[in-house]
Amino acid sequence: MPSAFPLEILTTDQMARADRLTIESGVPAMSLMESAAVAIARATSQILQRTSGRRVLVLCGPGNNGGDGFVAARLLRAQRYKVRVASLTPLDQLRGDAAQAAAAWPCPVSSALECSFDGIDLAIDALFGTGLARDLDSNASALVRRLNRWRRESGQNVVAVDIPSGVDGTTGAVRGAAVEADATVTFFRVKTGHLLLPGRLHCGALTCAHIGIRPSALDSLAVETFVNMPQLWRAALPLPQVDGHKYSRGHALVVSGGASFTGAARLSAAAALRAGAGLVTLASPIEALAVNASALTSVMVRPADGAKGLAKVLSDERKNAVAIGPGLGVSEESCAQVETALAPQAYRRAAVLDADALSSFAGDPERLWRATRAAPGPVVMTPHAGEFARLFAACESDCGCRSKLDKAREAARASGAVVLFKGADTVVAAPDGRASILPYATPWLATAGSGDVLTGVIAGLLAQRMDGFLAASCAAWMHARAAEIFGPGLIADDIIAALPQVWRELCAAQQK
Ligand SMILES: NC(=O)C1=CN([C@@H]2O[C@H](COP(=O)(O)OP(=O)(O)OC[C@H]3O[C@@H](n4cnc5c(N)ncnc54)[C@H](OP(=O)(O)O)[C@@H]3O)[C@@H](O)[C@H]2O)[C@@H](O)CC1
Ligand SMILES: [K+]
Repeated sequence: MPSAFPLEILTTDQMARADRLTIESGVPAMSLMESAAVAIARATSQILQRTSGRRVLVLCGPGNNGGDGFVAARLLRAQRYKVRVASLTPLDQLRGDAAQAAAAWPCPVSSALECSFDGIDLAIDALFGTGLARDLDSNASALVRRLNRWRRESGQNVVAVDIPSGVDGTTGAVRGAAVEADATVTFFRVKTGHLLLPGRLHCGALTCAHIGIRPSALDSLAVETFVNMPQLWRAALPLPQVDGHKYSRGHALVVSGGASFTGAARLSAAAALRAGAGLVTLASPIEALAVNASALTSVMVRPADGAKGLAKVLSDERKNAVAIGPGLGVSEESCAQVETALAPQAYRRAAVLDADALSSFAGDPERLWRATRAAPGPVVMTPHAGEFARLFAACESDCGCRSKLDKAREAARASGAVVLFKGADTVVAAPDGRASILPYATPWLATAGSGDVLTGVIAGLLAQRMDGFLAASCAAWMHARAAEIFGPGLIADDIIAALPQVWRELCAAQQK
C-alpha cells in the first residue's frame, strides 16, 4: 500500500488554476517554489543518508520545474552536499521565477546535454513538470535515456521533482521518453498522470508535499477524481449492526454457468458472503445443480435454467443484488439472462455484470445500454481492457490521446452504469462524473478467478445497499489489499480467505 495521499486528484490544468488562485490571493510564487524545493531537498537527503551518498547532480529544465531544481540545489549545498547543476536551457533564456532561482545559485552551471554522471550518488530530475506541453525533442529524449541508463547501471537513485520528466501529468502517457525515478515528490495534490499507467511505473515512491496552497483553492475546481483509498468510501462502508439480522445485510444472487463452468460463479458467491452479504444464493442450471450443491455449504443453490428460470428465482424481492457473467458463456441466452437480471422492478435491485455478461453484447452494445439505463438499481460493469475495447469501441477509436480515466468516464456516461475498468491502475467511473483511481496493485492478482472474486465482493457490498460507485471502488481496494496481505503464490481462493483480515484492518481504523 502506498503512503496516504490527499483524496483529490487533479489534472495539470486544475493544478495550474490552484497555483494561480493561490498567487492571486497574495502568496508569493517564490514562496511556493521555496517550499517545493524544501520538500525535494528533504526527500533527497533522506535517501542520501540511507545510501551514505554525498554527490548530487541536479538536471534543470526551462520552466519552474527547473526553478525548483535550482532552489533545491542551493538548499542541499547549504547542507554540505556536493552539488552540481546542469541546465537544458542557456541560463539567459530562463524567465520569471526560474530565472530568479537560477540567479541565486552561486556556482557554475554546465549544459545538461553534455553533462557527465561520473561520481554522482543521486540525480534530481527537474527537467519538466506539469508544464510539459508536447513530446520531448531528440535532445531531451537522449538526455532522459542517458539518465535512465546511468540509474540502471550504477544502481543509484533518481528523485523526480513533481513528476518524472516526459510523463504527461494528466494522462500518464510517456511523451517520447520519460525518466525512471526512485522517488517522486509532488505538490499539494497528486495528478492523474501519477496514478495512471505507465506514469505510475515511472514515479517510484510517490509522496505529496504541502507547499502553502490552501485546500480552499479546490473550491472552484469541481474536482471529481479521487484516490481510491478508505477515506473515499469509509463512511459508506456497511458494518453489521448489533440489532441486525441476515436479511438486513442483503441477499445476493449469483448466476452460475453450465456443468463444466461452475467454479467462477462459486468464487463470486463465496466472495459475496465474505464481503458481508447476509445471504448468497447461486442460481444454477439444472445440469449443474449436483456439482454446485456438493461444492458449497454456506451458499444456497437454487435451480434456474435460462432467462425464465432466472426470472423465477428473482421474483423473491429480498434478492436485492445480482452478479452475472463469470462462467456464463457467450450466447444469445446469456444476453436474455442479463436483460432479466436488469429488468425494471418495483423495488431496487442492484447488479454487477462481468466477463461473458459483457462479451455476449459485443456485437450490439446499445442493446446492453438500453438494459443498464432502465435497470431498477445501481449497475456496475467490470471490463478488463479486452472486454472494454469490445464493448466501448466508440470510446476507444480516437487519436489515442485519451486516458483510461477519460475512457471509463465516457463509458459510464454512455451506459448509465458504474464502469470499473480493471488493470494495474483500476479506474472506477460513475455516470454522474465521479471517478476513482486505485493507486496500487500487486502483480500476483493476475491469476485465474481473481476477477470472479472481485465481482462477488461488489455484489456483496451492493446487497448491503452501498452506493454503486463507492461499492465498486471499495471492492477494488479490498481485493487489492487482500492480495497484498496474502502476497506471493496467491490464487483466487486466497483473496477470499484474506478478506476477513482486510475487514479487521478497516474496522480497527474505524474505531480509532
Ligand atoms: N503549480 C504550482 O503550484 C507550483 C509549481 N511548481 C513547479 O512548477 C512546475 C510547472 O512549471 P511550468 O509551468 O513552468 O512548467 P515546466 O514543467 O517547468 O515546463 C514548462 C517549460 O518547458 C517547456 N516545454 C514544455 N514541453 C516541452 C518539451 N516537450 N520540450 C521542450 N520544452 C518544453 C515550456 O516551453 P513552451 O511550451 O512555453 O515553449 C516551458 O518553458 C511544476 O511542475 C513544479 O515543479 C513549484 O515551483 C511550486 C508551485
Ligand atoms: K521532473
